[in-house]
Amino acid sequence: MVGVSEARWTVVMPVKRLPAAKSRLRGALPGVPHEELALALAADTLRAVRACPAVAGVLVVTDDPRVAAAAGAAGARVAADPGGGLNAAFRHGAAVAGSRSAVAGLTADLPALRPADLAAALRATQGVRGFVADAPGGGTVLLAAPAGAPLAPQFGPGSAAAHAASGALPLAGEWPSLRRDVDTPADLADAAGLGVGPRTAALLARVAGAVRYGAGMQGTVATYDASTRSGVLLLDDGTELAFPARAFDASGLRLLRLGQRVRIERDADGEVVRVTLPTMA
Ligand SMILES: Nc1nc2c(ncn2[C@@H]2O[C@H](COP(=O)(O)OP(=O)(O)OP(=O)(O)O)[C@@H](O)[C@H]2O)c(=O)[nH]1
Ligand SMILES: C=C(OP(=O)(O)O)C(=O)O
Repeated sequence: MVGVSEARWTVVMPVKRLPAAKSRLRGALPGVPHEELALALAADTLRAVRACPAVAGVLVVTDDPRVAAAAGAAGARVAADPGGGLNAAFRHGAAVAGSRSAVAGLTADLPALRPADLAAALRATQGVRGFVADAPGGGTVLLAAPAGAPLAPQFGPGSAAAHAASGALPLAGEWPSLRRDVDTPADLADAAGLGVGPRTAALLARVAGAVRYGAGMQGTVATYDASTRSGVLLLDDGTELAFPARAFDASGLRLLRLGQRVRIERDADGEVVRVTLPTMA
């Protein structure tokens, strides 16, 4: 049980402008706009931080209007990005938080983060400046400084070694959900295995749905009513699937014959949006 006195950390979370953010992830989720993915990663990170009992407040440092709106809606304060890169953003956030606050700088790409892992890592600082390396070990996901001590962030390539060299204590817990930052598609798959927050999960489900129900699916026409332009398809796995008039209208066909082989396009909700001949583009 965490006492009220433990809820004393201000978490500073910088988020890059979405069009430029998470560039190594561009195209990771086919059909999902990149900015949606970058926003979902930050929103799920923020959600877990807000749910952490050790956290008194969150300060998101960003120039992105969508991130700022989402952060405000989630109960975080927002500070404008001062420019000058990630460490400048962390320093600015720490300055806004003020020297009377214990400040934890956290990257915003931790969609699998569990509040308990963050709470345990913050507890492990034991009043000294400390950091948590990312899963590969070379980077940093969390840098925490007690009230009155400068955060002195040195994020960037090789930041774990830089933080250790600066005198910060390497915090040695497992905390897999905290260490799992998402920079690449492989990291995203790894995070999915740990279990991601709802925004990222929804995007993963959208892609899974598109793959499952994608343009490759075929079946035959079981019933077709020319007066309503709707009917039922028999899928190759034996299941039946109704299609509405608009799915037929989208095909450009004049009629369907019973037993005719068709290609089926469905949306992520499984709704048939288009029925075409297998030979049609
Ligand atoms: N406010 C702010 N946040 C930043 C800046 N640079 C990086 N960040 C954030 O810092 C965190 C860690 O940065 P990276 O993992 O390098 O993320 P990134 O720069 O968005 O991703 P890549 O383009 O793939 O390098 C992410 O949450 C970024 O949104 C910056 O200049 N300003
Ligand atoms: C900025 C950093 O993140 P990444 O290595 O994920 O880009 C860092 O680890 O210091």
